[in-house]
This record gives sequence, structure tokens and C-alpha cells, in this order.
Amino acid sequence: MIQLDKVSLYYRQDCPILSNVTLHIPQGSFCWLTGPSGIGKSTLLQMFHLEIMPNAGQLQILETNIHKNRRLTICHLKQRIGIIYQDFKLIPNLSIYNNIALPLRLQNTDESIVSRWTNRILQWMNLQNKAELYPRTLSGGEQQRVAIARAVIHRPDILLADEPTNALDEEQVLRLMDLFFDLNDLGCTIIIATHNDNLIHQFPAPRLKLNNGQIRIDDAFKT
Ligand SMILES: Nc1ncnc2c1ncn2[C@@H]1O[C@H](COP(=O)(O)OP(=O)(O)OP(=O)(O)O)[C@@H](O)[C@H]1O
Repeated sequence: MIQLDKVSLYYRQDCPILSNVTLHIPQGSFCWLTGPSGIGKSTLLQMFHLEIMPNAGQLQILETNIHKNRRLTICHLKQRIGIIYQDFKLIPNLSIYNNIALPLRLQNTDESIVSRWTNRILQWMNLQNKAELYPRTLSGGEQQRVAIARAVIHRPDILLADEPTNALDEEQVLRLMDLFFDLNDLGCTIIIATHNDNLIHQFPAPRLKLNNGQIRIDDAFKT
């Protein structure tokens, strides 16, 4: 779950991304995040991923008030959240295998499980032949699939995706949406920022519309 109470968020105070916003996203929700280019969707996802903190108000992620908790708790909390960045943010000096395995290793997962899960998702993403390569040698679509694999491998409780289908072909988009819905069925909260209206029409779900520092929900969450 994600709870905002009177949250304000800005880089420049005269140009707020959020202005005194109260919002509750129940655990297990699936929603789209939309809004004009440059309005702050990526920044909002980064706040949900606890990379940046609100300038005012209270933020709760997975029942944890992030203002009242120590650094270590925040680090543990972040491990329960997966994020797919718009520009992928793969680690250039790690192989594809090691990029994908990273979230499991940060959780001190046994190497036999790391190997089993990483190889399974490499196969699923059709990247098994790229495991030993480095990100710079992959196509945009391949890098995007690595970013997706890294975000979901540790079965996060929240998955944040910033334009996750941009570099994919139509068949890959459908497989990816299947993966997102499977995760959602397991209780994962999923928020996908997109400009792709076709995708939204194809997969109707509540939409968080970000504009002028406010978030409007255009359909109720299932509870
Ligand atoms: N680190 C930063 N420091 C200062 N300003 C920033 C920073 N990152 C983003 N911005 C500004 O904040 C605003 C929101 O950017 P953001 O990338 O969150 O928008 P967006 O809605 O995701 O855009 P798009 O749909 O084009 O990806 C933009 O005006 C951007 O220039």
C-alpha cells in the first residue's frame, strides 16, 4: 500500500509536482499513471521508491511511515519494491546475469536460488544467450527486458514501471502485461507510467492522472 497525507513534492517550490496531495493506493492495486510530458511521473515513481523524500506531508509505504524510521528500515523497505526506469539504469560494469541477480544478492539469497531464479527469468525473457554480455552491447529492447527482469526477480510487493513497453515489440508487450497481471494476482501493487493510450484501452484499470500538482483518480480501486 501507498499512503500520502498532505504531501508536497518539488524541485522548485514555484513549480510543484505534488501540492498538498492525500491519496491511498491499496495493496494489490493495479493502476496506470498518466499526465503530460514533464509533469513529474518519473519523479513521483522515484518518491514511491524512496529515492527522494516529500518536501512536506507524510508518506507511508507498505505500512511503514518513512519519516519515523531509521535508514536501515528504509533500505529493507526499498528491497521490497521493484522499479523499471525509463532509461533502464543497468549497471554498465556488471554482466546481464549479474545485473538481474543483484536484487536477490542484496537480500543475501542463497547462490543456488540466485542461479535457479536468474536462469529461469533469462529464459523467460529470451535472453539466455546474452547472460555473459554487458549492457552496452544489447539492443534497446533487450536492455528493457533486462531492466524488467531485474525489477521482478525478487517478487516485490510493489512494482513501479516507467514506460516499460517503449522498446518492446507487440508480442513482447502482451507477454509483459501477462507477467504484470500474474504478479498482481500474487498481491503485488503495480503502478505503470505511460503515454500509451492504446495500452490503457487494451488493459483498463484505474488511472492516476497527474497534473498541476494534483492526482485525480478516474476510476475507483478494487478493494
Ligand atoms: N533531478 C532533477 N532536478 C531538478 N529538476 C528535475 C530533476 N529531475 C526532473 N526534473 C524536472 O522535474 C519535472 C518533472 O520531470 P519528470 O521526469 O518527473 O516528468 P515526467 O512526467 O516523467 O516526464 P516524461 O513523461 O517526459 O517522462 C521536469 O520539469 C524535469 O525537468
